Amino acid sequence: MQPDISVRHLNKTYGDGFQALKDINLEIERGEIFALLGPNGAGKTTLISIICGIVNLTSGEVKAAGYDIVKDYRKARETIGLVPQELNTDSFETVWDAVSFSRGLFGKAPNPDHIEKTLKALSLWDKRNNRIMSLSGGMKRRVMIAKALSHEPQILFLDEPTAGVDVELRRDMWEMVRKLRENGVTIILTTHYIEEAEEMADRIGVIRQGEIILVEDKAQLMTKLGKKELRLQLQHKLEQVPGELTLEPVELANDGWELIFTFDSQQEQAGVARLLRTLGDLGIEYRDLQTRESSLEEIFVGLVHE
Ligand SMILES: Nc1ncnc2c1ncn2[C@@H]1O[C@H](COP(=O)(O)OP(=O)(O)OP(=O)(O)O)[C@@H](O)[C@H]1O
Repeated sequence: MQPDISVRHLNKTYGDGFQALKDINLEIERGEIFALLGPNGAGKTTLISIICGIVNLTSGEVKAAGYDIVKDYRKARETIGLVPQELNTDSFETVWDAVSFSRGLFGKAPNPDHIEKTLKALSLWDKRNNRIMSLSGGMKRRVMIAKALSHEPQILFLDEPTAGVDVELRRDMWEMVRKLRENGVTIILTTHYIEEAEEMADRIGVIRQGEIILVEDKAQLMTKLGKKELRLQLQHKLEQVPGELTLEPVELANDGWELIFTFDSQQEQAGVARLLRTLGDLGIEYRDLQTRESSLEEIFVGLVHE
């Protein structure tokens, strides 16, 4: 099956000569949740805006649901729903009218059943006759999503979907995104909340200074780049790491009362067994031990600051 999004050798240089994207290559499959991560100014919004036809590309080729976004602009655009970062909804219109109007913009025939279903899924049904300007920030964000879904897009872009929303709404939105995916919608999100990517994404792409530096299955990324840590609380304080352990990735902490062993998640557990055996041989006893895995956040910070 062809990918839902295909980006080949994409470059973008803005009018002032700034090169925001450098030879981007990316394929996103139907029905996946893809999280695009990167520090401020990395080029996330530029990339999304190009795929959505809001910003012109300089060179390269982009297809959405098989349609070239330049040669077949209208068809490509019809397959995409975009929830932008900014809430531009200060509107006298009612929720119902705004969402129905958005559908009309894509030349689709009215479909009150679809609008009703969308508003209900986003808990906006009770507010359908309210003016948008009278809604809370979180509700306005839901309206933005309803508008983006009004024309039944195959692909949904969420640019910082949960910026500034409370924990409850964030959870609701995650739930909703999962349901959309179950219905076969392809979802691309950018986020500064790494926790969000960790929770939701099937695959993760990291962009830094206009270049994609990594695209990886989330679970594999966590194993490949993640570190595990074993902490042992000792019965007796150590003055220094015993000579037998100096070649191991071991350090003392907590004034000699704690031994920390760090190892790659993908390494088999042999290192831990060896360490514990050596401790036994040396008569070093411990009261307690814990293991911990690095979070996606730690991996991400390591990647973008390399
Ligand atoms: N219209 C423009 N003209 C010139 N440079 C621009 C323009 N729009 C964006 N840029 C520059 O391109 C780079 C990428 O910006 P972009 O908004 O795509 O980043 P981002 O990854 O979305 O950042 P953020 O996380 O802050 O939203 C930045 O250095 C930005 O200053």
